[in-house]
Amino acid sequence: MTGVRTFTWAEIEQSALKKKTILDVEKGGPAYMAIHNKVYDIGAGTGFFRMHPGGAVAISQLGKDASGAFEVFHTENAEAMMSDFYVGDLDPKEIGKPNEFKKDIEILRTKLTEMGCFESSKLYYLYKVASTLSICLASAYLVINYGRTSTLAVVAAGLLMAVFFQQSGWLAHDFLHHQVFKNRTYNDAMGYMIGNIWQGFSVSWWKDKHCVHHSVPNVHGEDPDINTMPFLAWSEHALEMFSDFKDTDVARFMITNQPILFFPILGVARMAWATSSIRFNMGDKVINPTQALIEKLTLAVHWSWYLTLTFAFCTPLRALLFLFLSQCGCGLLLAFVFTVNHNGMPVYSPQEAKQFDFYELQVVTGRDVISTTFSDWFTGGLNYQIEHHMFPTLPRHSFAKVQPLVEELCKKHDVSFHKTSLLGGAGEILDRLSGLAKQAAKIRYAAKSE
Ligand code: HEM
Repeated sequence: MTGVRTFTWAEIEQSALKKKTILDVEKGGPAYMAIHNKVYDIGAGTGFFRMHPGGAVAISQLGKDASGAFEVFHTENAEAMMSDFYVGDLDPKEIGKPNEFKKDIEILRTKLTEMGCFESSKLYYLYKVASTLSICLASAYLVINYGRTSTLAVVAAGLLMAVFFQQSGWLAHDFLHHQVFKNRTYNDAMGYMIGNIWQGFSVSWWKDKHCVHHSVPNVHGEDPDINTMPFLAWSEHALEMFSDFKDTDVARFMITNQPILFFPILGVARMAWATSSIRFNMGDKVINPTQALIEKLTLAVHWSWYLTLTFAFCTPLRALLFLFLSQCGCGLLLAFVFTVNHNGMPVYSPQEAKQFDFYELQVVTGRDVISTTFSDWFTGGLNYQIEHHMFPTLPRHSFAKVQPLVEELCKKHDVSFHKTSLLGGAGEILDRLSGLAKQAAKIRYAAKSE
């Protein structure tokens, strides 16, 4: 074909250098990625980020083959818009052999569509919304009626509120991955109600962080979910910066004691995320002005109902007890599930991650937790973490049908598929933390040893 420019991987990779934020990309010339052997420029002057509903997450795929990430997040609607950013083809000499595992996953996707697995049961989600809300109402009932008279009732109310926040998190997650409605606006609207108003976590903040995690799970320096230094180290890569810490640095204390500090750290996670949600919306990260206003209003509604309930109906000490139990309890319940999903599994540098196709990376970095009535409910279906990463828009109630098919494909292609119990997962996490803590204790402050 004449007139079509061809690109080498070196050119594509080169265009991505030093582009970590929208600002870097918009002032830094072309920024390429390849999707199905075609090359797209989302760099300066293309206006990509003004139109992209997925926001900045596409930056995680710059300089790479973004085919897998594109497949899991998009509909035909997005394909129609791709021509606006198309600039040429991948040089035929640089096109590698098709990945057989990926090909089988694409066949599986078609099969699942035919089986109706992507069709959500509205009745199931109605039940989940109603049952989750009833936990909040039970908590509010106890606070309103016994907040001034019974400490035991306040303890029960605080724990119920923690569970309500956790379960709201899973439900908002389902809507915001567009598992429930075909119309994306309905999903987003439910996301604002459950995520912002019920739970106090911002939709835009969450999408920004969570979709990047999906694109580059357990890739050191790229996946925000393992960027927990200087509080917890999940890999030898994270320890690389350890020789910079002095004996007196808090970070040295935290990492060398991380197996003991792990659960207390989880306890503060909800407060950290709620604060990040507010800070994210104070800046200029949400480009669309209507969305920015909705974010602020809905977060304000959350804090208004929650603080009114706490302080209008409880004695001051019981109010503090309620706050403590609901905030720290939720932190533990939410963050424990997040850690079981991926932590203690292999972590790769960006260079090492290149050995894997997008779908392989999702499998080898994820951990499934064996399904029981309790684990399905407690983790909000995220115990099927591997299947969720392969097909983020798959409704929660389809996972049990899909898991054996994914497991079989992994076996066929010799891709390591890991499944264990909740306790087994916790044990693996603590093993990893304590192994790294021991390594950290041996690393000496570089300046001291000179
Ligand atoms: C030329 C390339 C791209 C175009 C034209 C494009 C366009 C779109 C469009 C139109 C949507 C709305 C949903 C839909 O209609 O399917 C969307 C959503 C999304 N895109 Fe992209 N996209 C591109 C590349 C990427 C890449 C490389 C990523 C990296 C992970 C990405 C991540 C997302 C995410 C996470 C969403 C979902 C956001 C949400 O619904 O909340 N996109 N994109």
